[in-house]
Parts: sequence; structure tokens; C-alpha cells
Amino acid sequence: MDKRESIVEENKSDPTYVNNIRNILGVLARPGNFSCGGVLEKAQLELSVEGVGKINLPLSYEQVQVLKSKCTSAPFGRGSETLVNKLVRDAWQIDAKDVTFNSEFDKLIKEKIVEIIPILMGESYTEIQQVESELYKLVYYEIGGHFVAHRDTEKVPGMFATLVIQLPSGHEGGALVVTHKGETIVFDFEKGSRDKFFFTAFFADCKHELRKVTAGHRLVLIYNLVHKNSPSTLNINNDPSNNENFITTMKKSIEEWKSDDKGPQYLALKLDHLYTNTNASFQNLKGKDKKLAGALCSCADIDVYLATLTKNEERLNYDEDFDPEDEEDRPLCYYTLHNFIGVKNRKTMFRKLSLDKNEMLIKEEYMFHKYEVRCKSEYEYTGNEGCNINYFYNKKALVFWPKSHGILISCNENFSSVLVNCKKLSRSKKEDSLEMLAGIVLYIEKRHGRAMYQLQDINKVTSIFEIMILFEDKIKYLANTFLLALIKPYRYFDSRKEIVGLPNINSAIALANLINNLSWKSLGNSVQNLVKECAVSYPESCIQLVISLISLGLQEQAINIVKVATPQITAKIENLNSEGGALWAVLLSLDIFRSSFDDFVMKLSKIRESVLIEMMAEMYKLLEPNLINKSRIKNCFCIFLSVLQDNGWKNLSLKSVTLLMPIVLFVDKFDEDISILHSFVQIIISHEYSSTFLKALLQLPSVVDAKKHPSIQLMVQKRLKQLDVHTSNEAKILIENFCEKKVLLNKSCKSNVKLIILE
Ligand SMILES: O=C(O)CCC(=O)C(=O)O
Ligand SMILES: [Fe+2]
Repeated sequence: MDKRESIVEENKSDPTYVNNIRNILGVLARPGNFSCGGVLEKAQLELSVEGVGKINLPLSYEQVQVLKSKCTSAPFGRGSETLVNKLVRDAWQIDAKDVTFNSEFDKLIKEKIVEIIPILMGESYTEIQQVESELYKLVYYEIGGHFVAHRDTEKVPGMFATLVIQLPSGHEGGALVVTHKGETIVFDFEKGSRDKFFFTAFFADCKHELRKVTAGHRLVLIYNLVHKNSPSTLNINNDPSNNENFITTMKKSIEEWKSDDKGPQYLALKLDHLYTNTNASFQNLKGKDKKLAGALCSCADIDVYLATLTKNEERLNYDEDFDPEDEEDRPLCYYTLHNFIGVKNRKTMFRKLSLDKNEMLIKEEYMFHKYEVRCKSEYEYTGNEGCNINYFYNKKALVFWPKSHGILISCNENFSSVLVNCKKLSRSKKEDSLEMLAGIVLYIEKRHGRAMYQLQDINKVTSIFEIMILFEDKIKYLANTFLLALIKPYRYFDSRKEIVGLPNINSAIALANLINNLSWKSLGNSVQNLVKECAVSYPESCIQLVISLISLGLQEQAINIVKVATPQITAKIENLNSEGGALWAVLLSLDIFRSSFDDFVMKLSKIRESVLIEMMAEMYKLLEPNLINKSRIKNCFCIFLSVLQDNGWKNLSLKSVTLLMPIVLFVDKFDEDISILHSFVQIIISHEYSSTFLKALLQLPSVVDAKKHPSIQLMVQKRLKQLDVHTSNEAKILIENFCEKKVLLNKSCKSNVKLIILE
């Protein structure tokens, strides 16, 4: 057996069931015939050509001259181009529309096709389907005529083979040589060519060459063989269920495969023939490929797809000492499957699957052999005319998997579309979407790291919660499993260990709704664990959860969440980003959480100065529209400011001062104690800040209002006068105005400060 029939070569590292599948398919897949030919008996032809009249065979010298005058030079295709070059193809042609002949001859051709098809398709081919022959061209070769090795384009939908009928005219040379997977058949019909008809049929994707005609003339009719059934219906009738051994082996192997958690998710079998995207369908499979597809489709419990197989090469090294011979500089190869076609044009949810070595039934080295076309090769010659991209040949594979793997595979490849589909389905077919949801959760359990990585994308966690809400009690188990998965640490590729937690506030809102629907009793424990784990990384989400629970009337549950989260946050306060700290402080300032507030503020005051300032600004921003608990917040700011003051206002950048200004202003508005303000102003005026900054300073009520704080007013005036020499014109005017007390206190001082600072 040909070494390339490596389907039957076992691989020790593969599970037994994979090797069993490989073996049993290997037995089925004995090579079929890719071409056939011989004498066409009993042929009687009355041939006419438009503008030439009746053609008598064998051709006379005079007729050749008239015929040639009607012919055009036969072109060939290269990629999408149509070219004429006598070195590649030297032939004359007449279009089918200008050729007519007697109906008996037509009948004979049709009868011949009925004989030919089972030979090409394999002995057990009993498919009841229509194959039609469509005359394509009349081709004439004189001495020197030839066509270099090429594949015929599948010119119409459903076309799969070419039929050549050699008419009696007498020639020497001109053998037709057909090659497929390293095997070559020579159809040399020189002998008897003066008075006999001959036929040759071959699958259009097989490479073939017409060797040089060395004497005489060669005249042929070229037919396209076309499947006429609609390509959406599969009609694979070589029923292997007759073969008990096949069915039992497959059944057993699939059972084992299903229960093997670590096995391949799918298996792929490269097809023997090439197919164009237009003609690729189960219906149009050729020879041995059809037999294998039929066998696989007859197995219960698996899904079978047809897909394009692509080899991708990635070169890692492009530097100067690049050496193609060097192992390390060889491109990295990986394979992908795409353009999936189901048995009844069933769709898959994904567009692309990667194909690893353990998923190939044919060894990697045989997948893209050097005598085979590289995908979308632009420089291959094709018969007759260049073709549109949809008619380029592609390597195809049969891909199959246990039905139960379907959702896992879909999740793995396109998690987003699975979620979208599940959501869609939940509106129309609730039970189906529940099953899908169970599949999603199973996927999360099985492929935790990858699943978690995919879940990080915006709003995926939210989507899952939202789907779960629709199922009420039924979903308890799945919901708890999912919540647990969200806090299980994972590592994807090189990333450090992470948890997904509650990645955004939408997810917190959706979770609150889910809790409301399923009851605290069924989810409480998992939710508390979740909050415990993600309070530090996602304080905003935890706060949102609290707020949402409160608004759903679940006050007690909300307090519960705060109780769980606060110690975590307080313990890891140094890890808190400014926004998180601010939010949490604001939340705790609400009276329900009174006991935690002071402790929390004391802890916060110990964080890094720059973070503290940012946090104060965030807090201020949050509180500004509706200053709840003014006095508590003011006290809190006072603590923070005095921390800064005690530290001597170290490293106070312009940005920090800008952030602090409205806060100082806020505190200043209702505080009688001016020590913090005094030191703040002092620290500022001891620097040479920009005029923008001076402006802001000059808006502070305590600075402007001499009656309230005369000492500060004096201090500022003194300093400004000193600065006079150094400052810009604009600043000078400001200072003059200020010293002449022309500065008016704006009513909405707070926003004004902000405005000024922003300019
Ligand atoms: O002339 C022949 O026998 C074959 C020609 C051919 O391969 C073609 O026209 O595509
Ligand atoms: Fe051809």
C-alpha cells in the first residue's frame, strides 16, 4: 500500500480509540480510481461546425484548413488571468455552441457516463443522482500541439470531472497523462487513432498533461461532468451499516472518546481530492472522499463537517544570519480549518478551528505534500480560462466530533457567538438554551484557564448572569458552579495568576438581579465568597452590588456584603486604587456602616501621598452633586489634609495642588480652624507657581475675605508683592487687582475654582 495512505499508520501516543478509528477508516479508504479511459465502441458521429459545415472523419487536409480558420487559439488560466502562450498550451478551439452532432452520439455519451461514474466513485457507488455531461469545447491539435501539466477549473457549480472524447483523425504522440497523489496513468491512444473513438475521464482536480502531438492531427470533444442535484442534499448511499465491524468499532470508539476528558476535541481527515469553495459540499465529494464521508455520516452520535484545511507558516527569524536550512530558522507550521459545511448545509457557530497534531488522522507530513498545490497558489496552470477566486482549488478535510463536544468546541473557538446564540435561543427555545448554558458551564469547568481568559471580555459575565435569570430555580447548580469558577485563580499562557471576579459594574447589577430571582439562600454562600475574593481588585463592582441590592429592597444582604468586603479591603488597603478607596469610603460614610467608617479612614490616611490625594479628589467628585453626611466627610478630609500637613506637604506637585484646591475650599467653608488652610496657603505662596495657579489661590474665600482671616490675607499680599518682579504681565495685573481689593468673590465659588483650574 502507498505510504501516503497513512490513515492506517498507528500513532503510539494517540489514545486507543483514535487508532481504532484510524484503522477502521483506513480499511474503508482503499484508493479509488481517479481516472479511466479506453475505446469508445459503437460510436457513429455526424459532426457539424457552424460556418464550416459537416466534418468528415478522419480529417482531410482541406477540412483542417477550413476548421482552423474558424478556430481561436486555446487559452489557459493562471490564477485569475486568462493567457495565451504556445509554450504552455498549443491548441485550437471551437466553442460548444458552434458544434452540433447527431442524437445517437449524444445518447452513447450519456450511456458511457453511467458506466464511468461508478468506476471513478468506487465499486460500491450506488448513488441515485444525476450526472450530466455538458459539451465545453471542440479542441484541435496540429503537430507540436500540447498542454503542460495543469488542473481543470471547475467551471460551473457541481462540475467535478472532465471527459475527453478523442475523435478519429490519426496522430502520433499526444498521450494524456493524469496524476493523482503521486500515481500516474498514461492514456496513450495513438494506436487506432485514425479510425477509433477513445474516451478518458478524470476528476478535474487531478493534474494532467497532454504530451506533444508529433504527427497528424488530434481532434477531441471536451465535456464537463456535473452533479445536477442540489448540493444541499446529501445522498451518500454507500451504506457502511452493512458492514457490522465498522459500525461496532466506531460505536465503541466514540463512547470511549466521549468519556476521555483529555482526548482530542475533534478529529480531522484530509481529503484525497481538491475542491473549490463553490463546489465543496458533501454532495460533490469525489471517489474515496465520498465513501469516507458516507461512512462517517452513518455513525450515530457524531457531527461531521467538511472544511477547508490551511497550512500557515510563521517565520520567527528574519535577521541577517537567516538560513533556510537551519532547523531553528524553519518556519513554524500550524494548521487551521475554516469554511465549515454541514451535511445539510448545517452551520457551525465558529469560523475557524486550529488543528493540532493529535487531532489529525493523517500524519502532518502527508497533509501538504510537496507535489500538491499550496493553497490559493496563484501560479498553477488551469485548463482553458483563468477563474474567479471561488473556483480556486483548496485542500479540504472531514472534521468530526462526538455530538457532546459540539458546544465545547464552539465555546473554545468563539465564545462570544455561543453566548449570543444562547441568549437568542432563550427567547424562543428555552429548554435548548438551558442545555446550551449547561454546556457553557461545563466548558468553563473543563477549560478553566482559557474560558476565564475569554470571559474577561466586556460584559460576558454579565451575559451569563442575565441568561441565568430566566431559569429561576432550575439553574441553582449551574449558577453556583459559575460563581465558584469566577474566583478560581487561572493562568492563561504567560499571564500571572488572576481571577475574573466581578469584572465591571454591569456584572454586579446582573448578579444582584440573579440573587433577587434565585434567593439568597441558594446563592448567598457563593456570593459572599466571590465578594471576599474580589473586594480588593473590584471594589467598584462590590459597591455596585451593595447599591443594587439596596435598591431591590435586599438591605440585609447588602449589609452582609459590606461586612464581608470591608475587612478584606481594609487589610489590603495599600493595593487599593484611588477610585476604589474613594468609593468605599463614600459607601461607608453612609450611616448604615457607621462602625467601619473611622477605622477605614484611619487606614486610608496611611496610603501613599499621591494616591491619597487622588483618592480625595475622587471622593470629592463623587460627593459633590449631593453632599451627604457633610460633617463626616469634612472630618475625613480634615484627617487626610492634616496627614499631608504633618508630612510637610511633601512633593506637592502642581497637579496635586490643583486637586487639593477645591477640597481645601470645601473644608474652609465650614471650618473655623484655619491651621490647615494657613499652612496650605503658606506652602503654595512659597513656590513660584504659574499665573493660572495664582488665580485659583486668589479665589479662596479665606484669602479674599480679609475679615475672616486677616492673617492669611496679609501673608498673601506680602508674598505677591515680592513676586511682582518675576511674574508675567497677566499675573501682575491680577496681583494689582487683588491688592486693590478688586477681586470679587464669585457666588458659585466651588465650580469657579474648577473652571479656572481647568483652563
Ligand atoms: O486534449 C486533451 O486530451 C486534454 C486537454 C485538456 O486537458 C484541456 O483542454 O484542459
Ligand atoms: Fe485539462
